[in-house]
Amino acid sequence: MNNGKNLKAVAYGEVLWDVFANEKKIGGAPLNVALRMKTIGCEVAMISCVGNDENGKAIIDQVKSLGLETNTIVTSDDFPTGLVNVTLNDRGSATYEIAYPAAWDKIVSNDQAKKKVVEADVLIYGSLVCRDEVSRLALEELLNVNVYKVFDVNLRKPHYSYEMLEQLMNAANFIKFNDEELLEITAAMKSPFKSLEDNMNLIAERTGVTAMCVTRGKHGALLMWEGQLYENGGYPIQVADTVGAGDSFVAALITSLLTGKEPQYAIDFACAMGALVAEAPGANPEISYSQIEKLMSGIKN
Ligand SMILES: OC[C@H]1O[C@](O)(CO)[C@@H](O)[C@@H]1O
Repeated sequence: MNNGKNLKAVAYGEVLWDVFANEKKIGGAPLNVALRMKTIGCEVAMISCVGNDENGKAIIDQVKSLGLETNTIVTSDDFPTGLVNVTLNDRGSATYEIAYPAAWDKIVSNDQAKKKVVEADVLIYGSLVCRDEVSRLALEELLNVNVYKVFDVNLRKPHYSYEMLEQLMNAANFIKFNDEELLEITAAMKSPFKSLEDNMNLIAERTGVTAMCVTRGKHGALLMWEGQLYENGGYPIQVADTVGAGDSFVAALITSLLTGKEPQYAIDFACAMGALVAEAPGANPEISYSQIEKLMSGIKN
């Protein structure tokens, strides 16, 4: 797949092991976004921190072998590599128990990381990494760089506050929510509105960010882009688990939009990517371009 046309991306935040009932898989929302952008043809660097332990070495090895730049993933002697217990319900919907403190809570920005962001076309960050002041302050510094910024909301209870979310939204050029996240955040803003569209407009008014998308599970997604609203109604699939589906969705969407694809194509492509990830176990299954095309054109396997 080469939709990315060498778009240069940097993802900032958690890298960790998702521990499922019978296996563990690499994860962390920003890492999942980064890995998917890489498979779509972008040049991607990850800024994070792992522990000086077997789990940390295994993450670096795997991430490197998948083609990401790992020079900006530093190693901590004081904190362990991140671990998350993932529990799936009978519909494949995940709950996360996220160990604290982890090495990725203690990311310190350095010159190398800053240089990467300065040279990048896009910086992707989420909210979970801001649960600890150390990683939050390092992100704040990087958000001062003049680069296109994508905030992938990713609410993971109890690791966020509305005050923090507001700051992260205000700093962004583009925001990605799922429907529950949008309604939770706008309820906290005392929104009088019920529909996703009205609440997207409210976010735009309050934050000044006019580019955003909202995923709706099996009902696809909405995209607000350059003053217009685009919609995809979802693709019929059997969910294995929803872990990382939103992360791959945002990777596909942002790559398409920033390389000049039509917004309708971008949201269709992203919904197909998200659906295919939900259909396979874990956050980072291999997805081919022909699988996406088939789904987009309604051809059954
Ligand atoms: O980042 C927090 C959690 O969210 C996920 O990225 C899924 O979106 C998991 O891989 C990770 O454990």
